[in-house]
Amino acid sequence: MKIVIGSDHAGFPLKADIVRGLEAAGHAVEDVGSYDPDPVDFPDIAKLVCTKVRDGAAERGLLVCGTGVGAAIAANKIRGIRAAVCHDVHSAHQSVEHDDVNVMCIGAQIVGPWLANDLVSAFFAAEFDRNEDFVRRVEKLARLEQAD
Ligand SMILES: O=C(CO)[C@H](O)[C@H](O)[C@H](O)COP(=O)(O)O
Repeated sequence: MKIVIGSDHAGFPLKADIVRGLEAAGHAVEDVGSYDPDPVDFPDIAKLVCTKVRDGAAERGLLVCGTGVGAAIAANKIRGIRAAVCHDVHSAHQSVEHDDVNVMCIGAQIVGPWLANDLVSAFFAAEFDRNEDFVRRVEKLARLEQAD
């Protein structure tokens, strides 16, 4: 799968482990930064990752910040993005199967590299289940973007 990944300074050390695991599994990974541990604001990185997913340059995205929370807030403000913080393996695959999540966010201050790689494997192996209930709910999510 074509994957885009980004992190802020807090997620930077874990990102290297994740990229190694994804590439070893045969994925094509584009890293949009950050490229060093200097402080960077997570909304800027979230925008880079999510616009690539939204525009079809990548199939799914992965964001790593300290907790995953700020990255998910930022990502969900971008049209077409359904982002979720996933720190357990069940949520990592069910978020795709039921909710068609296209950007997973994880917190480098919350999970270690072994769990992170399990989360990532579960997320990228999962496929959306086109069950009519799930399709209808995802369509309603898209309509929420038009509201207000
Ligand atoms: O977790 C985060 C946002 O939800 C960020 O990655 C930061 O870790 C957090 O905002 C703390 O910022 P700091 O500049 O690393 O102290």
